[in-house]
Amino acid sequence: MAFKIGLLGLGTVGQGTAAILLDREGRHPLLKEIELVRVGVRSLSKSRTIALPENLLTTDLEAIVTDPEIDIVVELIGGVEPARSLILKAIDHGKHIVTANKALISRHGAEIFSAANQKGVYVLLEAAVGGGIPVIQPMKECLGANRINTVMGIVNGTTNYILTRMQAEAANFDEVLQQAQELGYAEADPTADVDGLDAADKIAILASLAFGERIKLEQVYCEGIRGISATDIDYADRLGFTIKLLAIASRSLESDTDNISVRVHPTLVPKLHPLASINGVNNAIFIEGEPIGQVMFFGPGAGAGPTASAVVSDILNIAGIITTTNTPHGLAESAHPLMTCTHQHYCELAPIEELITRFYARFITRDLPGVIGKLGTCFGNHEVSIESIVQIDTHGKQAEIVVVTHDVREGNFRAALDELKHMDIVDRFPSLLRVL
Ligand SMILES: NC(=O)c1ccc[n+]([C@@H]2O[C@H](COP(=O)([O-])OP(=O)(O)OC[C@H]3O[C@@H](n4cnc5c(N)ncnc54)[C@H](OP(=O)(O)O)[C@@H]3O)[C@@H](O)[C@H]2O)c1
Ligand SMILES: N[C@@H](CCO)C(=O)O
Ligand code: NA
Repeated sequence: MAFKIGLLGLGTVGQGTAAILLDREGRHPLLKEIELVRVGVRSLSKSRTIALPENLLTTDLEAIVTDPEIDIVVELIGGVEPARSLILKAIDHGKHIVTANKALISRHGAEIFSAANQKGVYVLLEAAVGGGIPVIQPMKECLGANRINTVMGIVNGTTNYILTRMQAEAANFDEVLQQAQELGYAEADPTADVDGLDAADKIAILASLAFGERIKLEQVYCEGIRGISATDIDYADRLGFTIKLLAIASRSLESDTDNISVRVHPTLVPKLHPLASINGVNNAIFIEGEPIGQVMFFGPGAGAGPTASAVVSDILNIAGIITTTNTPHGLAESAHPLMTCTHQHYCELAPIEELITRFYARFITRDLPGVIGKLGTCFGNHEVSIESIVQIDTHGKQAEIVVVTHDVREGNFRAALDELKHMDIVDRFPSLLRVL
């Protein structure tokens, strides 16, 4: 065997990866050159769905990342520590890295890639975004000729599953979340998925690839789906939209300096847009570039098999390059320029107030003559142009009014809302959502 793999983690994705590496028949012939030699876990006694050859399992992960025999370390334990320290140590020992860890790369990518570049090793992460969907390598290689203006997508399967069920069954968030947890789609602590943090990690990685600059995760605007109600899903549907949690990175080339915006929030997507029809746990990433125009990558964004498919393709890519460049296994002397990360600078992201977008807002007001006129005047005073305004329902002495704006500056829209908050005709505005 030519290439020796040390696997860190034998959970969902680790077991899927081991299953492919131990069952090579009918797959790419290069897999026959790849051998799984060590697997690091926390507990030796835990029952696994996969039967490994004897003596592969260990709890000594340090021994794996420093083992001189191992060429590629595959990190599938997740989280920041000890994953970060183990990866840095593996790089220091000349190992190439394959990881699915978006939380780690979005926070410590600069440190990890700098160490890898210095050492001349590869760090590949196809599984970190979109699970099994090929998107990272295609962005680096197949779309390399393009100026990319927008990358946006549905990059979190759990929230897409919840929104799809809410849409299909007119159900509320809390009941669907509970069912998603019972079915094992949503984690016991669903915060990272439901509050958009997982999607923020992923869009930070995609934005960095699209625009060739490093992204400060703390500048990524992030809003989750806890506030989405069955009422808004119903109104959105009547107005021709589907509500999706979108992760969006866009660059405006019109201003003198690049204006880059990276954000995650629930969005009203027109039903005819390709992202509107992505349902259940599936993911899709939609890219606009010049000259290609629009492309979309679609498929399973999570799960043992799909995610392992991406992990093993990264292992094959590294093995393929090392085979053809004829360098000693641990150290590529001249790194393949389409497989490395050479970003040096952090870009400043535009604050959310500067975003130009359409809005959907639902107001509960007093049911009196002239209310719609007053809303319209207040918006007009703040240069917010209204596309449609409808009174959909009345409850006793209160009216429910839904407004959809044209493209407006978010700061102006919020200033109008601040003013409306203090008017006695407006009781409250339970929902405020952006429209694609
Ligand atoms: N699950 C998915 O569908 C999916 C999709 C895309 C990306 N990812 C990413 O893939 C990575 C792995 O996810 P997963 O779902 O496979 O996680 P998981 O099922 O929780 O598995 C984690 C594995 O890591 C081991 N581990 C954790 N901490 C350890 C430590 N301190 N020392 C030794 N071993 C440790 C665990 O050992 P024990 O088994 O002994 O407890 C377990 O085998 C994460 O970065 C995740 O974000 C997952
Ligand atoms: N929790 C993630 C797993 C894949 O990264 C999701 O629901 O999409
Ligand atoms: Na992927």
